[in-house]
Amino acid sequence: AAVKRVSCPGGKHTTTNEACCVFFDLAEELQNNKFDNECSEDAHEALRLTFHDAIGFSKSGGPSKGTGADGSIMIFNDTELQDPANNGVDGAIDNLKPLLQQFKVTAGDLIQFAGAVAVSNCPGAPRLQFLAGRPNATHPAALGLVPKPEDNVNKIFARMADAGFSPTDLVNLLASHTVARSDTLILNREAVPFDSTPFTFDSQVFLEVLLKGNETLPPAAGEADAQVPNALAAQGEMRLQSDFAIAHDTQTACAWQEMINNQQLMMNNFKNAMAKLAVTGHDASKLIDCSDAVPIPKPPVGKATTFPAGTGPKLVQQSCPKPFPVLKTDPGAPTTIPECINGDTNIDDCPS
Ligand code: HEM
Ligand SMILES: [Ca+2]
Ligand SMILES: [Mn+2]
Repeated sequence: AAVKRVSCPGGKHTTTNEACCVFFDLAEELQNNKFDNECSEDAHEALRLTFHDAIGFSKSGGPSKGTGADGSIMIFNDTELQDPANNGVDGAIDNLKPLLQQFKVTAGDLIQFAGAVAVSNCPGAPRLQFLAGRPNATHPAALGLVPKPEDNVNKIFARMADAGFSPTDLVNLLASHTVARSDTLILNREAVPFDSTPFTFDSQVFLEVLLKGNETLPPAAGEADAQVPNALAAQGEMRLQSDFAIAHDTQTACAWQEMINNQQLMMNNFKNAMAKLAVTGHDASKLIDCSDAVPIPKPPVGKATTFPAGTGPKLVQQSCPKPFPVLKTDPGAPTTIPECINGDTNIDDCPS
């Protein structure tokens, strides 16, 4: 049977529930004025914020420790940003919080919706589900609930389990690190990428985290040594200690390896895991499906996963006992990882 549709004010959109109309307008504002319709720095940071809000939830500690994807990190930012694990999320909050004055949406809905719109700009990303209707948080999440890269991997798994996520769920969520760069961990540097294609939602990150290196980048003042030697450090890449540990743990090594050169699997896994993350602390059956307000993502670039120039199969540190995928190596000398979407290698020259 056909679902009854309603027309939104202005007549540009029809949708299944009038409560969804505001999200079409919000998507337009986010795309035009926050993300520039691109897999931009602000888009990356909006995607990260979905996790840092949602993970403020504890089955063992109860609701007083946090109510999940509830906007608490935006409403009570003065408190939650005291957690060093939230270093760097201030940018996304400053960027997005003014939208609460402009659109009748809750902070929890804004954060999860912005993340879905943001990642749609990254070629190869799945179209994420978006359900609307999260009530506003009434109190901040407890400090200490957000995993840090220097945490022991078992501590990370335990924290994720306490929020409802399996080790495999975590691997699936970490597909996000394919469009990720650190602004806080490395001395005097911003936008240090976790893979060679930080503007593309591809599986390079799952390969590159496995490549043995002997160079690390110096940690920023006051930061723990949160990275391990990286084969592409000379090109400016880093790998988080946590990503490295998760890539090699017996519980997760095969889920990690399986993602390599498997765009469709990565998209499906990420979509399902994000659907779960986005409703942390909520009864999804009480929310309204407004997924049709999420833009259709840019298609994958269609390039197979490859060993970046200067690397190759000999550098693979393999922990999954299954055969490693056979991949080509990019020809030529090692190349610099672009700092801008247009391919420019100097962040100061990025068009904005
Ligand atoms: C064990 C769990 C995780 C740890 C320890 C971790 C740690 C980090 C760290 C340290 C950064 C760099 C921040 C900076 O210096 O600017 C980062 C970036 C990022 N993380 Fe995670 N992360 C985890 C899980 C996740 C999950 C589940 C998501 C899913 C949404 C996510 C999405 C991102 C994104 C998109 C960025 C890039 C932000 C940017 O480029 O500005 N992370 N993560
Ligand atoms: Ca990538
Ligand atoms: Mn950043």
